[in-house]
Amino acid sequence: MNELSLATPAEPGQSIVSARGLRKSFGKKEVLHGLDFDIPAGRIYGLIGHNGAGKTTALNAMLGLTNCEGTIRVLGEDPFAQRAKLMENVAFISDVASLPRFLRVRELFALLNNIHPNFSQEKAHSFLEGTDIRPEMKVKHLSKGMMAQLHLAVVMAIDAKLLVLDEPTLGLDITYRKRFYRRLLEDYMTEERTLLITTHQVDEIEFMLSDIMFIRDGDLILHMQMETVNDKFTQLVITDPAHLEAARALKPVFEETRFGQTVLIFDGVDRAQLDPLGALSTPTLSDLFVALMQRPTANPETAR
Ligand SMILES: Nc1ncnc2c1ncn2[C@@H]1O[C@H](COP(=O)(O)OP(=O)(O)OP(=O)(O)O)[C@@H](O)[C@H]1O
Repeated sequence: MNELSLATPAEPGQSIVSARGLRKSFGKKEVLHGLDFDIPAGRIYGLIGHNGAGKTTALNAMLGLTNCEGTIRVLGEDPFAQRAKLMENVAFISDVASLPRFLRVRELFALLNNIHPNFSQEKAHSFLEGTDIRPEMKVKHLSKGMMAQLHLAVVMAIDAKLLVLDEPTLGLDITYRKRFYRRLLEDYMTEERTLLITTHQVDEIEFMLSDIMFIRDGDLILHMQMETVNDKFTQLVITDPAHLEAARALKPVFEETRFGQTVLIFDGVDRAQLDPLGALSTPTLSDLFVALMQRPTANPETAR
């Protein structure tokens, strides 16, 4: 595989999240191997990786839920030491987070209004408009999809600078998932806010991302603005086998046969060189993910 550049450097002082040499071990097993990155304000980041790659651990480090080696700063603060203070400006949804089930929706909003300085009860109620959730309903009587909508209404009612979403749509049907992300984009995102999302349904969030980070086995292997991804990577589909050797000579980072056609992905190769060889396109994030994330030893049949 070609060496992949780590892009998106931020101006000092502008980063919402900044990590240097971020390491985490559980017992003898190191699961984050020294990550360096900056996340500027006003961007929507997708944190993408296989199961067990270290995404949740990295998010937990940002949220001050786990102590790590190296340095991590969120809004200029050490999240582990300043967690309570930071949570005024950081909101998150995770697949394991739960809302108090015994409360009515109205009671939940009133409670949050009392305990969170940046929560707006009025906003939360307004975000329920257009849903089937009524303020008198008990949380425990909501369906999974309604629970996700309630969760979203709660976090969108928090005036936060950083919103972290760890698999926020797990278990939801496609309609709810699409509505969830559309709502987030239309009703929440502003230039001052930063969004960080992990999901395995990469294709569903691709349209809204400004930047991606790929984590593989505890290493950050790609950190790039989507615009750069589109400029840098090209997918070539070859239908005429006579062009295969010429294409391989340009050193693709990935090759696969699909329905009798050869699909290759190139990193930083001029499109003019590739154009005569077949049909060109920009790879989708999921194609790029498959191309860059495979571990050669785990996929000997595709290792080159
Ligand atoms: N509390 C813990 N104790 C021991 N090992 C842990 C703990 N939390 C995570 N790990 C290990 O750290 C590694 C990274 O886990 P993490 O949850 O960060 O991955 P992930 O990328 O979020 O995966 P997934 O997509 O499956 O949620 C895994 O090998 C996991 O088993």
